[in-house]
Amino acid sequence: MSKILIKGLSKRFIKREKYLDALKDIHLEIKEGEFVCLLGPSGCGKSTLLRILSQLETPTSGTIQISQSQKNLPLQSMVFQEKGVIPWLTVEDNVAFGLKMRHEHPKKIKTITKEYLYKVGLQQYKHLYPKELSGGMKQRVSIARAFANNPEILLMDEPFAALDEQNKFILQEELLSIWQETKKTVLFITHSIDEALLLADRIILMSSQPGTIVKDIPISLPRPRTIEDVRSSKELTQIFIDVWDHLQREVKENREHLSPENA
Ligand SMILES: Nc1ncnc2c1ncn2[C@@H]1O[C@H](COP(=O)(O)OP(=O)(O)OP(=O)(O)O)[C@@H](O)[C@H]1O
Repeated sequence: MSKILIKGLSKRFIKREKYLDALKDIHLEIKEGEFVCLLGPSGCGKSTLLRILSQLETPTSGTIQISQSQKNLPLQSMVFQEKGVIPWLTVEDNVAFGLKMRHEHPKKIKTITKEYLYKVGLQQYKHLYPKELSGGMKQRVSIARAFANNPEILLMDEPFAALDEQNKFILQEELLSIWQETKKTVLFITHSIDEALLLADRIILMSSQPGTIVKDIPISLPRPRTIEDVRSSKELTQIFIDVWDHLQREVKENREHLSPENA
């Protein structure tokens, strides 16, 4: 069953009195419970696509459909690279935020908040404020809040990009473990091929501007996966090389296109 259905989606911005085609004719179907990573060169429209799905932006043409399983659930929750936590709320109140906004019963809010604080290992820090937390802890709060909100789909825009390698691995594993328990549909933007290989059921590879989908790559490595599994798989090594080649080519072509002779 398709959870997200995108048909013929294009987005045109007007930038300094010129048209900028950010996305062109995107067709994408994502099934219930799938973990899909969007990978593409900088500026290819990945964030724009997520912003359209989260209704922060409207498409110029085409349609999107997110199938609603329960009437009272939010359609989506977003997790950003940074600034995803509310600075004047404690860790606990940040996690509970979406549930409170929906006026859920206080007992239910308490139970769910406790459950997700536990899942991300922040129970003993629940009374702290974001300024007292490390970058990794802040991202844990964002992830806990997004899942606690129980949205139909989760949209993640490079949530681990600002973290050091070690923290990144730990959070990737935590995210996978929560996702495997909840089986939420996730659309996740990353610049890291390794991250996409570790997390995704499918990698959607995009071209440079205007962003189009050039490849839909299934990742069949069994779960649970570790970064060691990713590194030692011949099949994934080949996918890594193919994706890397594509990204290098796109960046090079884009640079030539933007060179002074072509300006
Ligand atoms: N509100 C806007 N007005 C005008 N142009 C915009 C707007 N939002 C995005 N753009 C342009 O659309 C293009 C796609 O931007 P977007 O942020 O979606 O790319 P991206 O693939 O997420 O980039 P990155 O990987 O660098 O984060 C860029 O050229 C950007 O400058």
